[in-house]
Amino acid sequence: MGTMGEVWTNTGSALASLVFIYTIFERFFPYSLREHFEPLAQRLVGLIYPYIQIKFHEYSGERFKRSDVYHAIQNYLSKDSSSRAKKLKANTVKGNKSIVLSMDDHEEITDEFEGVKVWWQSKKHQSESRSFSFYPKADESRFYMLKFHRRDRQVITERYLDHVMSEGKIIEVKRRERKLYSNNPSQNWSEYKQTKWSHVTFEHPATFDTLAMDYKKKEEIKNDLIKFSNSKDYYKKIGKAWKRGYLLFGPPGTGKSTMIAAMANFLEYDVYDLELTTVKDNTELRRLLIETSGKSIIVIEDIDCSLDLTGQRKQKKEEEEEDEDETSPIEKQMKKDQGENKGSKVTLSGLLNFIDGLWSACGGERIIVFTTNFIDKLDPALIRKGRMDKHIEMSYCGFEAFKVLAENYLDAKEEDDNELFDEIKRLLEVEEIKMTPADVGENLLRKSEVEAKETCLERLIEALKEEKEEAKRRIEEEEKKKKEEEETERKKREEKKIKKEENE
Ligand SMILES: Nc1ncnc2c1ncn2[C@@H]1O[C@H](COP(=O)(O)OP(=O)(O)OP(=O)(O)O)[C@@H](O)[C@H]1O
Ligand SMILES: [Mg+2]
Repeated sequence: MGTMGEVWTNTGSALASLVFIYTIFERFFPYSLREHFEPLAQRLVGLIYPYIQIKFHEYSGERFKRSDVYHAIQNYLSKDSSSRAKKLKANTVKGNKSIVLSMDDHEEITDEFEGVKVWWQSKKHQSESRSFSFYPKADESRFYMLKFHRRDRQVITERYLDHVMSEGKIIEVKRRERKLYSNNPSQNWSEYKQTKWSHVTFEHPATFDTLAMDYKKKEEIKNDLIKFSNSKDYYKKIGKAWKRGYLLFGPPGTGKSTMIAAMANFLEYDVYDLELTTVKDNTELRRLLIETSGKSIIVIEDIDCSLDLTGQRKQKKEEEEEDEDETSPIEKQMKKDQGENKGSKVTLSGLLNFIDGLWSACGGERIIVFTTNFIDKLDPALIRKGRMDKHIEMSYCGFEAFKVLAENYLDAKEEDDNELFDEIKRLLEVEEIKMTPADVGENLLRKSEVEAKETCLERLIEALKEEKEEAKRRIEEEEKKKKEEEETERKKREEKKIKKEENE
């Protein structure tokens, strides 16, 4: 005990002498000499204290903008600090779907990178100024302090900080609330605010697991998406803008829109639903594109109905066919839609420019998706490979797709309901009955909570059989109609011939 007491006494007197020397130094050393002495002193401290410190302030610059670097560090550290730091702080950051836990002021955690140990501290700096400020944060500024050994300087400055930034950004993207945007008509655009797109939170629950389609095809699309989202460097290397075009085509109710939602959920991208009919001209289209952010899917649904994109060529064709009767209700509807779109002057070349012009490269990775019910109606220039990189056909429900729906809707598996499944397989594969996944889903949906799954499956079998009868009837009717048309055509031709002969 005696020795301990001695140590304390010695330390105390050493400290007292240090303070005394410092006071003398302050008082009697001339200012000009002190200026020379201080760097020397710092170098001396550097010799004894081998650590380097870097500060990252929360607010930097003149405009009191929250620093992106600070934000990224906060996200990066929140991953570890929630499990290691003893005092935590809960923040709700705007646009985030969940609470972010970060370490509280004056907490310290350690991190390791390539075998190098670093210390992170969250600190608060209280300014002594008493002046009034509009910005409460100006007086109380927070910062992160990174401490590391000076022998690790190269690792930290060359690699670790980049690693923290990129990891932090990835965590932020994962945490953020995703959005579904739709474009506003241009008369509502304001010069000062960003009003070209309005948004709601994107909450579509569809995923690739719930999407009914061929397993192989599904995996292929998933792999394609993963490859795309990881290929930043590759796209840079080959000198292409980082974007990919998908064309989804197939009859209504086969899951085109559902597929887009599944893609967005899979990649955690935002969705921009572009309504072309409200876009006045090509310039507006470009301005809309510029305001989309990276990590997004830009969707143009029913591209064949949106605009008369085939332009001149189509008009000529129509003139040729002018005197032909248009009996198909779809064509009539399309004409009507196009008639309504006279106000929009977006042209095919404008849209092509939108997809792969110079502007399309700004702002990070993007996926462009077109959907259509009639692929033959689109201009080949619009859908050629390279522009629309991948064409995906969404077709009628096959047995594979049915199994996914049965499991999702009823928790029914092939092993449990062997006979019913066999019958459905026969109807879909042997009899080749065509039914959309939307209709299959509708039949499988439990009508009451207590309805047994067998009842639902039997209902589907009935519906499939009915569909078969219906299809047969449709074919017969079509044939009858065709014959009638041929007959009237023949009669017309004969009448013309007779008239001609009479005239002669
Ligand atoms: N392949 C599928 N997997 C799972 N559900 C599907 C599938 N296809 C359709 N559905 C269901 O049917 C409904 C309609 O599908 P969806 O809107 O995706 O069809 P669509 O192909 O976009 O049709 P449209 O051409 O009319 O826009 C959805 O609510 C979805 O639940
Ligand atoms: Mg759709």
